[in-house]
Amino acid sequence: MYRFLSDISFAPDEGARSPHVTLTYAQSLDGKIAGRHGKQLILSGPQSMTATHILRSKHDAILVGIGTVLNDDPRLTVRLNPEDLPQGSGPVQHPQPIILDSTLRFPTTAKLVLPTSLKKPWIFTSPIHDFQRKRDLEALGAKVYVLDVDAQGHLSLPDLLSTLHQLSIQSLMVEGGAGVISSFLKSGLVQSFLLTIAPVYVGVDGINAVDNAEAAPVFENISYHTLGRDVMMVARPHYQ
Ligand SMILES: NC(=O)C1=CN([C@@H]2O[C@H](COP(=O)(O)OP(=O)(O)OC[C@H]3O[C@@H](n4cnc5c(N)ncnc54)[C@H](OP(=O)(O)O)[C@@H]3O)[C@@H](O)[C@H]2O)C=CC1
Ligand SMILES: Nc1nc(O)c(N)c(N[C@@H]2O[C@H](COP(=O)(O)O)[C@@H](O)[C@H]2O)n1
Repeated sequence: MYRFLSDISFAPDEGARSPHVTLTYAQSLDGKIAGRHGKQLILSGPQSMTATHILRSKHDAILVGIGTVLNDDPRLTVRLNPEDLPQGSGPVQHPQPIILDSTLRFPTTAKLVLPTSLKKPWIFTSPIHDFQRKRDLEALGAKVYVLDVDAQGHLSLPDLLSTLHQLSIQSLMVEGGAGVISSFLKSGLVQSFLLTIAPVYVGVDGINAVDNAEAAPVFENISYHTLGRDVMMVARPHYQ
């Protein structure tokens, strides 16, 4: 069922000075990724959730925005049954968690910085951040990196990718949430797009995956894969 994931290369282009970027998330039929006020929803069924964890295992790093950390308190680890591990993949590799957080709102109580967390996060922030929070997070094992901000006041994604390249990250899986999905979709920096579509309606109060689609790409090399009750769309974004 998951063989199509092995056919995708998540390696960077030859000579590239940034990692391969994969954007992947789960949405409802009405394009929502969460419920009212951002309520976390398990949209993916068991099979597509397994596909998501296989994808996590195939990437060096996994990225979410601070909104997702504050809302979901995610672990961002790989959790797979042994029979679902890709053949010949060896022991599970957990991706390096990466967070975009321009002022350091990251809570010192988050699961990602618990003593038991498998890989402590790398948190990317702006020059204007909470310096005491930086010291507190570093004491818990997190690494904090400073990036410039772009014209919208967001952390610069090209600078992020070039820093990740210097840190030997070759593949980056971007999971969300809405703000981060929108930024990456418009950035022209995504090479692989894998969208889980769950057969449910969330309703108008839910959180849209994308704020506006004006600068969104068109898609090429599209395929659809049935995973239990869900469909996973796999495509390559093309920016005109
Ligand atoms: N269904 C799914 O697959 C998924 C659903 N979700 C859901 O998404 C929701 C969270 O979405 P949202 O609140 O938008 O939060 P995000 O996780 O997208 O974080 C957005 C925040 O990240 C910071 N940020 C820094 N740099 C950038 C940048 N370049 N582009 C975008 N953001 C940047 C900003 O905060 P600051 O200015 O403070 O830096 C921004 O407000 C939750 O409800 C969660 O459950 C999340 C992941 C997957
Ligand atoms: N693939 C997918 N399907 C859903 O239905 C989801 N709600 C998500 N959410 C993402 O997974 C994170 C939680 O990860 P952990 O289980 O804690 O490792 C959550 O924060 C979203 O990024 N994904």
